[in-house]
Amino acid sequence: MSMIAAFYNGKSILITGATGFMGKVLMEKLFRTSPDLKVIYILVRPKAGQTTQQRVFQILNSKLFEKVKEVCPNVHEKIRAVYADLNQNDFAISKEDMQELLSCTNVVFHCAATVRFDDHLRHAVQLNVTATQQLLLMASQMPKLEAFIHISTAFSNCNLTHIDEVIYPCPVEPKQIIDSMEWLDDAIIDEITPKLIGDRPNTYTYTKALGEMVVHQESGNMNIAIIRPSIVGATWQEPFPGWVDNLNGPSGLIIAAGKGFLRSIRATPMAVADLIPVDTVVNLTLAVGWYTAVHRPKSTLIYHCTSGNLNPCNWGKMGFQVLATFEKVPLERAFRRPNADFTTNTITSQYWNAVSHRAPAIIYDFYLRLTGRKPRMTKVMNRLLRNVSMLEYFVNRSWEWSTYNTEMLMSELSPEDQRVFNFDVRQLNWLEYIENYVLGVKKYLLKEDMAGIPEAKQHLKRLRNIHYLFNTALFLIAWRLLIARSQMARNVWFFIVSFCYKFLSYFRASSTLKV
Ligand SMILES: CCCCCCCCCCCCCCCCCCCCCC(=O)SCCNC(=O)CCNC(=O)[C@H](O)C(C)(C)COP(=O)(O)OP(=O)(O)OC[C@H]1O[C@@H](n2cnc3c(N)ncnc32)[C@H](O)[C@@H]1OP(=O)(O)O
Ligand SMILES: NC(=O)C1=CN([C@@H]2O[C@H](COP(=O)(O)OP(=O)(O)OC[C@H]3O[C@@H](n4cnc5c(N)ncnc54)[C@H](OP(=O)(O)O)[C@@H]3O)[C@@H](O)[C@H]2O)C=CC1
Repeated sequence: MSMIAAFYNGKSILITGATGFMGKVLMEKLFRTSPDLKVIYILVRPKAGQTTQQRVFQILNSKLFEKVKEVCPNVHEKIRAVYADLNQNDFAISKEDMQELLSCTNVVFHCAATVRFDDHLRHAVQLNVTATQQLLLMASQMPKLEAFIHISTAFSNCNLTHIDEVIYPCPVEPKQIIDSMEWLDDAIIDEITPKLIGDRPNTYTYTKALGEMVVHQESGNMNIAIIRPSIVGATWQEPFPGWVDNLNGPSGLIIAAGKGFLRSIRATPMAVADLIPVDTVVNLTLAVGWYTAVHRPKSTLIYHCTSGNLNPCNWGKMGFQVLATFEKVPLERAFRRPNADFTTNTITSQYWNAVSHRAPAIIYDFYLRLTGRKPRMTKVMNRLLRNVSMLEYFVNRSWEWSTYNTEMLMSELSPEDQRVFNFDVRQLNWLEYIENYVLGVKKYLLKEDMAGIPEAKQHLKRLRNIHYLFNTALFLIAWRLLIARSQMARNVWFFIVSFCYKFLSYFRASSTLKV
């Protein structure tokens, strides 16, 4: 039997961020491989009109958990949703719940975070730094704690090009930042944010780096490990390929490309696309939890969960495969035919933004107005282009992450564990993975029916015809305007017309002779 799976049986596990993308896959795998675990406590807040219980019910009844229900039919009894808001003092957890968490928890997985790149520094610090500090304080009062696993990001030090599995200190201590957020007003925070984040692109990467420092400083005598995944994508194999349920990372752009909204991007085709499937991250996380608890390394180990140095893929290859998949399996009701132009030049990129993105949106809004409907495409397009510009930093650079600890861990696993908790990204076939990713986006994220593919293909044919018709009309109008104004254009026009006339006359004459 798998040693890792056996380790989690009988354990009480606390997960933050369990309602998120990674948290759900982590829970699913735990229940599936260790159905005899004692309980999983999850810290959940009510959201979008749903109570914490309703949210858990929805997760357990989703497609992702179908296999779990076969292996662990009493999964509902083994999950304990604890009302908590990580933005509040003591997470607003009730005294009784807190008592239970402190006295029972064996392993903590800290996944919760704000992953928005444009979050206000105050909010990003609260969630990614202060909440981490508070959770560590809680963990230090857990007598049965065996391991605390913190999920960070491989991009916490994206200001460097070569990144080792070590903590890189930030110039200002996290404690000072936490304190200053309490008394500085928003206007001053806005002013100092660019100075604080320095050469990092956003508040997300900066606060995740601060979060790592906090973990390092507050680790005390706990067994702690940090995992740094790169760009987390849809599942590779488990529980089934291509599962994804949010728009973060490439998923949003894949939809924008498939729907024909986004046809060109400022990206370096040869830059490494350091994607990592979410099930690979989860397998590594569970293996690290086991290793940290059982082998108790002397210091906090950091594990890079990246693909670039072991099995690199680049953005060009990814874009090509995304388009190839959309040829076979298009999305429904596309705005335009999908296309993927990568350009590294800012001026070219602005040109394509104007011609290929903004102009069609304006024309479509004009059409909506004419037909008595509310124009909306320009607004959608502006928002999309703003969002894309925030991701550009990551698609125009390559990073090198060392993976000594991750490789060491792989060699420590038994063959059975290497199979059940596979995080060897060298076995990943990118073309197959990307194809499944695109299909997953269509099925699980957009909830489109595969039966609609013929209609979607028909729709793309209509769009192609409209495109040809539109281009021909545009050319004729431009030409007509030109010959009305320029003698040279008129001469060229007469030359072409008389040439065509002579050509046709010659053919008519020769066919008459043959008869
Ligand atoms: C020619 C083209 C060809 C293409 C070809 C094919 C592709 C190949 C190329 C691929 C290149 C890939 C590059 C990836 C680089 C990633 C690097 C990551 C590195 C770091 C990794 C990490 O370590 S970090 C985790 C990742 N972190 C994010 O990746 C957050 C980003 N993102 C935000 O920072 C905010 O998103 C941002 C953007 C501010 C917008 O902000 P925004 O305000 O404009 O828009 P919102 O997000 O609020 O939402 C707008 C509407 O989407 C709804 N919605 C929002 N999120 C939702 C969710 N999760 N699930 C369901 N629905 C969601 C929402 O409900 C709104 O709906 P409604 O309008 O109806 O209310
Ligand atoms: N996705 C990616 O590409 C990458 C992610 N990571 C890291 O992995 C971890 C998980 O990311 P991912 O699953 O993608 O992120 P998601 O945004 O999908 O999930 C974030 C989780 O945090 C919870 N959360 C946020 N704010 C609060 C709050 N105030 N109180 C309680 N819970 C809260 C969310 O709960 P709710 O559902 O209520 O909003 C959600 O469960 C993060 O630490 C992230 O930094 C690292 C590298 C890449």
